[in-house]
Amino acid sequence: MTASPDNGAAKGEPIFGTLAVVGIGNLGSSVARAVRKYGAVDRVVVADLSAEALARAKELKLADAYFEAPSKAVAEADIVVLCTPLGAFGAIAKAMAPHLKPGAIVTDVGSVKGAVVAAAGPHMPDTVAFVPGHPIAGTEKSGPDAGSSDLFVGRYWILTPDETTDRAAVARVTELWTRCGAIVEEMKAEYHDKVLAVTSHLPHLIAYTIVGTAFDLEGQEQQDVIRFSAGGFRDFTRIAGSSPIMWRDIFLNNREAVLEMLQRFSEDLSYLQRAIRWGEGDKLQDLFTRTREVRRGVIEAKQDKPFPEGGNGK
Ligand SMILES: NC(=O)C1=CN([C@@H]2O[C@H](COP(=O)(O)OP(=O)(O)OC[C@H]3O[C@@H](n4cnc5c(N)ncnc54)[C@H](O)[C@@H]3O)[C@@H](O)[C@H]2O)C=CC1
Ligand SMILES: O=C(O)C(=O)Cc1ccc(O)cc1
Repeated sequence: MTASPDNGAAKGEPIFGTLAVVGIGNLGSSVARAVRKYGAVDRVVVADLSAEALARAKELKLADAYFEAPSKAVAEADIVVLCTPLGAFGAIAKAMAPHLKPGAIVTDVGSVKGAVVAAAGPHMPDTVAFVPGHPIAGTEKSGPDAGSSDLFVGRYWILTPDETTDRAAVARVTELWTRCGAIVEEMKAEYHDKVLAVTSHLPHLIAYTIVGTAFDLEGQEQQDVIRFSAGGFRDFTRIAGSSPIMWRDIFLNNREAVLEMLQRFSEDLSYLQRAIRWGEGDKLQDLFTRTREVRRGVIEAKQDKPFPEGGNGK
């Protein structure tokens, strides 16, 4: 079964009164669309510092109220979802902290978790629960038009509470994202950042590098790379078309884990480089046979857990 945009919006009692989205881009608008479609909240309010994003969100009727300042939006919220690039989290948490309602929950969708806890955590008042999170779902696109109400259907949504996190708040956030179709799992922030460094961050770095290398070719060669781009290179250009700001922030905020995986990767690349240089076909074939098995495993896992077309589900 593949989820379609109008599959039965499974409703139940709303889980929260007012939900505030801070940052109404791809992920923020997906959250706004999903919680409405699945009847998970009574009301959605949004904040975004971009007048253009706010105007577009209004045209798309994504929310019930629109604000430039996060402090205004969060004042009425029972749950706040931070959906901006990671670099803004600390300043937003600081600015909104005095305006949060006692008993409110703050969560996020940021692609790195350790740095988010470090940047936002210290600003959270004692009367508020902070539950860091990350949906493993998205696309290379940005802005309010890019979102989808079914982005999270059949996809993992990782929460990284620590021993100080209010368990009742974790349970309510779990219920919220489960209602939107996600499969919620918990893990330690450090472990999340290591796993995502290899499954998401390193692949993006490789794509940015390959497309950059092609772009640096001279004249006719560069034009032909674009003209004849097929298969592998074309797939890399999709990933390398992802938001420059978002990905700058991911690499700056997951520095240690990415550098560790990059070190391993460059050793493995040197091994392949030597095998090609010395004509060691058996080494190449052995590796490619093992990686084909990995691909089969990924496809089987995908069949267990259907997800919508597009993004990293491809
Ligand atoms: N795009 C993706 O596939 C995925 C992204 N994420 C995470 O989601 C977050 C958002 O990513 P996207 O939605 O793709 O980005 P986006 O670029 O589509 O949207 C970000 C929005 O945040 C707004 N913004 C920036 N700074 C702000 C500030 N200080 N105050 C208020 N609004 C501000 C921007 O104006 C923009 O509307 C990032 O932290 C990213 O790591 C997580 C999973 C998937
Ligand atoms: O578009 C793709 O292939 C992605 O990988 C989307 C994506 C980007 C960042 C995340 O933290 C999660 C998913």
